[in-house]
Amino acid sequence: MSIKVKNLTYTYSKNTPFEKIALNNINLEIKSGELWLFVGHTGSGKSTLINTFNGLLIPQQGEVYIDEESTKSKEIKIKDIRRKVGIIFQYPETQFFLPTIKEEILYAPKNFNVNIDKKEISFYMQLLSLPYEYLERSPFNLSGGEMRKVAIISVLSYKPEYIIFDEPTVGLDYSTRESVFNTIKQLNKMGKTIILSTHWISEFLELKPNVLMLKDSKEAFIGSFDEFITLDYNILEDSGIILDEKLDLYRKTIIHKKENIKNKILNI
Ligand SMILES: Nc1ncnc2c1ncn2[C@@H]1O[C@H](COP(=O)(O)OP(=O)(O)OP(=O)(O)O)[C@@H](O)[C@H]1O
Repeated sequence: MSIKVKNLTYTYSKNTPFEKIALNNINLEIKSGELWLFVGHTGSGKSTLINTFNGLLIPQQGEVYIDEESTKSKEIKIKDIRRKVGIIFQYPETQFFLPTIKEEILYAPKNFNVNIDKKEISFYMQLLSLPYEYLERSPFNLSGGEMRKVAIISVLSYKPEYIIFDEPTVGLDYSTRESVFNTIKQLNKMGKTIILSTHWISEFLELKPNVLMLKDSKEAFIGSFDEFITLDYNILEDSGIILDEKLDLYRKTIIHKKENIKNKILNI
């Protein structure tokens, strides 16, 4: 089970004066159970790539395979891809349209024919620290952070195999951000495949995620977290990540360890 990207190129407004290559020959494989961080400056192509994973965008060149089936295949139903690949878009709360939180949460499972029981809803609400009593409330009368949490639950509720978070913490305060990141970590520990586009990567170093860095629509780096974090400072700056104290200390420790090993080898 995997998402495979082969020689993917995506161009907006192709053959018009506004033509823009947003992805240029991307290759990638995301295996079941993995955690991936997508980093890169604004406009580098992260959202475009994410939107090809559930058939929202179909590549003009190259392929995206979801569990070995190309999103271009005539046999594949877009609804089946959407069921498998759940995306939490930026500002997902703008898509609310039902009168109660309960109805918002149950809408997608009904649409995709997925069963969800009270216990599971309660589990997700607890995970995101939302009181169960909120279910009967209107989603429009919540704080911005609470709305974001409801929007996240309304994707988790249909149990997609792959869960993609496209900058899920934009505009949130520190404590809501922590709550969202803890939920993401918990879901990955439970075996869920997670792809997360974010600038806040220090939160995830314990989980040893994989990192894809995009720059000017191209892959600038693909590899392990430790390889990524030991790249030169100017490359890290180019990736748009927030290099906080914790992350910088971790970086220095890894570099120090690598140098020690090199010295030991030289002394043999
Ligand atoms: N609908 C569109 N039509 C034309 N160009 C677009 C469209 N959407 C995105 N682009 C352009 O494609 C490039 C990649 O955009 P994309 O949104 O994928 O980047 P991003 O890395 O996700 O940025 P951000 O972090 O700001 O969301 C940018 O130059 C952007 O202006």
